Amino acid sequence: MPVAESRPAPAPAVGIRAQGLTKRYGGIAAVHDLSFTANPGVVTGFLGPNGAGKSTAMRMLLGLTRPTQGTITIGGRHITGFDDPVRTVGALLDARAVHPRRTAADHLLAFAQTAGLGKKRVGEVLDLVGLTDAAARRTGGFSLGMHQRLGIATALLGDPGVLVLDEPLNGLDPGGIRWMRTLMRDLAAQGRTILFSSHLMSEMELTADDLVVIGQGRLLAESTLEEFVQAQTTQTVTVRSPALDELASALSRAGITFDRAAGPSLQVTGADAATIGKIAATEGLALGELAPVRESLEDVFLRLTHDAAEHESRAA
Ligand SMILES: Nc1ncnc2c1ncn2[C@@H]1O[C@H](COP(=O)(O)OP(=O)(O)OP(=O)(O)O)[C@@H](O)[C@H]1O
Repeated sequence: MPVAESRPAPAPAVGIRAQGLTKRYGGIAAVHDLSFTANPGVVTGFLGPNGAGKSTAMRMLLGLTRPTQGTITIGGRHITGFDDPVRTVGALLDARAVHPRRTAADHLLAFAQTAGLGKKRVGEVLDLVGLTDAAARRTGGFSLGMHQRLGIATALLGDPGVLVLDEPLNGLDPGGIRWMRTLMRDLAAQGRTILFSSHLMSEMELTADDLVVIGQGRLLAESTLEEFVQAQTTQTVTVRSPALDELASALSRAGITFDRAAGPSLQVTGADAATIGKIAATEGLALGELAPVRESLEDVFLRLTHDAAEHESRAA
């Protein structure tokens, strides 16, 4: 029988929406008045420093923690409003939270039976995550990377339309990271909603389409990754020229700001590459390099969260 025939029908594409979401533990707000959306068909990266409130928000989405205020819904409905939550949302929260004496196959089978899914699906998801050869092994001997793969297999059992993955790249080797990135992108391309958190900025940059950035439980930014980096970055262009003094004078005459600290180049912040090129051409000056500098997501993220923390401590 073809693989597709034994699968449950995929859930319709639905997004995640948080509105005024707040969770207080005693006097501390782990999440404070947080609103964001994660849309179907794209990978949404959930970014924030340690203790920002990402896991708490994900747990509220999954109905494991009750919000103090506000809502977090899937297609407009709370998780408890679905007859078949396993086919609605799949989650990876703590990959090591499996019984160490159970085999991978038995772990999945127990989960599948509780959810009313057939045995065949267990073989399919083991195959999908590359654990077929380890199916009969006890999970107590698994590496963190294998636990992550098993966690993903569990999340995919019900073929859900929404996947919520907390640090899915933890413990994966470079090959595993690439595999996970491709899997998340493929699942999104099928119209699913993917919300994942990661501390690995370079990976976030390669994997996410959209970003939700939080700090101290509050929303700091929500946009596409491209817009986030562009909006938070001061445009800088590196310029080299055999006639650097003349070029510096020409830029100064045009009222363009630059920094000459870094040796034989200028770091121009007052104009884009096209404008600088035009000035050099008009002056008849040769250019050795004319390169816009793009900040990495890591640079932008660290500055934004640092600024937010400074602001908080000043306000306190
Ligand atoms: N059950 C709880 N009781 C008390 N405080 C909690 C509880 N769960 C979380 N917190 C606090 O809420 C804040 C947010 O924690 P959370 O785990 O959601 O952050 P996070 O962004 O997922 O961090 P990390 O990246 O380190 O996992 C932290 O200050 C944490 O100590």
